[in-house]
Formats: sequence, structure tokens, C-alpha cells
Amino acid sequence: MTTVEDRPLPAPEAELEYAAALERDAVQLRRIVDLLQRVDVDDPLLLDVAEELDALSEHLENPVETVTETIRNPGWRHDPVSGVENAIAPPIILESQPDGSVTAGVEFGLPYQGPNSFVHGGISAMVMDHVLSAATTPKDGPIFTAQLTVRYHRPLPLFVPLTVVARLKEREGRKIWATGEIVVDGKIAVSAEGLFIQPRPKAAR
Ligand SMILES: CCCCCCCCCCCCCCCC(=O)SCCNC(=O)CCNC(=O)[C@H](O)C(C)(C)COP(=O)(O)OP(=O)(O)OC[C@H]1O[C@@H](n2cnc3c(N)ncnc32)[C@H](O)[C@@H]1OP(=O)(O)O
Repeated sequence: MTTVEDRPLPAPEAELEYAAALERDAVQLRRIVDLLQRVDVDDPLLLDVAEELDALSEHLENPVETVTETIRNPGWRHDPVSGVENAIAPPIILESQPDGSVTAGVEFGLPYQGPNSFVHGGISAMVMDHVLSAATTPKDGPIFTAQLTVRYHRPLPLFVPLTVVARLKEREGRKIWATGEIVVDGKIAVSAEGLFIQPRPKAAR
């Protein structure tokens, strides 16, 4: 399988510039996704937009060798929740707090709607999974979600700033439990508990 890492790397200064450009590209893509939720379905412009998007995709596909099945070391700029270079990420920006907890601020728009005017429950679960695992992630390797229990206390509104908080609860060998909440207007809308496991080393499996 070919990966992004098999391509030659740009010079370090160019790499920074490309990373900034990729971040801006992701912002514009998110904007397009948002606008496509709002446009009138019978707007004739939609046909032109399809042509233009098609041309853009062609433009991107041509110079890129058809390689990218996986990204071996994606780093957090690529991930689907907080990845600023990944247009499908909201993105939510994580912050470590001095007490060891992890917090994040986020505001969801129309692309994340489930029930009318509220955030899709699967999106809330995704956010909880991510922020809880960030609160547990040991520095010495990957961690996998083994169990995630999500409780929906009240609907999570769109277009409102939300606060996400997560903290480590308990650790027993390779097993780590974490809890967290999504809070809106000072009230808990979603709470979650997760069990995260550091996988056995390959040789021991
Ligand atoms: C500001 C900060 C910036 C930080 C910087 C950003 C960081 C941003 C982080 C985001 C990070 C992305 C977070 C994505 C997180 C995913 O999305 S992970 C993907 C979803 N999860 C999976 O695919 C996991 C699939 N399952 C597996 O791979 C394996 O089952 C596991 C979970 C690795 C465990 O396998 P294993 O190591 O072989 O486990 P095993 O030795 O059999 O069991 C160990 C123990 O765990 C228990 N156990 C195992 N599985 C389970 C289970 N499912 N339920 C309950 N107990 C279990 C066993 O009973 C055993 O218990 P004990 O007998 O020791 O008491």
C-alpha cells in the first residue's frame, strides 16, 4: 500500500507554507459544505458549481499520484475531529488544562444538524470519544476506545458556543477510564464515560 509518506518531502520552509495553505483549503471546503446546505435546491447556479468543483478536483488529482490509501503518521492536523487540515473535522481545538483535564470550544453549523436546529447525536458521540481519549492518551503510544457510553440530557443547539471537558477517571494497567461533558449555557447537554485500552505490544498478541 502506498502512503503519503512515500512521496519526497518538501524543504522545511516550503512545508510550513504548504501546511498553512492546506489549512486555508480546509477552511474554504468547510465553507462550501456549509453553503451547499443553505442554497435553494432550484438555484441554477448549482449546475455551474458542480462544473467548477469538478474542475477543481481534476486540478488536484492530476499532479497527485494516485497513492493515498492511508496516512501512516497523520498527526493531529489530519484527524477527523480536531484536524485543521481535514475539511471533515469541525474542527474542535483541544487545550490541556493545568489540572490534567482537556477542554475544547466548538460551535456547530448546519452540516452537523440531526433533529431540526440541533446537533446530530452521532457527532456529539464522536466529539466525546475524541476529547475523552485526548484526556487519557499516554505519551508512550496509541490508545483505542474499547467502550463509550453517551448520555443525551438535552438537545445540543446549533450556532451556539459549546464547551467540552474531559478528564481521566481511573487507570488500571493498560485500561484507562475517562469521563466528560458537553456543556451549553452552563448546563450539561451530553455526558460520557469511556474505557480506553493501550493495545498489547504486537509480539504479545
Ligand atoms: C490538548 C491535548 C492534545 C492531545 C493531542 C491530541 C490527541 C487526540 C487524541 C485523539 C485520539 C483519537 C481517538 C480515536 C479513538 C478511536 O477511534 S480508536 C478506534 C475504535 N476502537 C477500536 O477500533 C478498538 C478495537 N478493539 C481493539 O483493537 C482491541 O479489542 C483493544 C481495545 C485494543 C483491546 O485489545 P487487547 O489489547 O488485545 O486487549 P486484551 O488484552 O484482550 O484485554 C485487556 C483488558 O481489557 C479488557 N477489554 C478489552 N476489550 C474490551 C472492551 N471492548 N470492553 C471492555 N473491556 C475490554 C479485557 O477484558 C482485559 O481486561 P483485564 O482482564 O486485564 O481486566
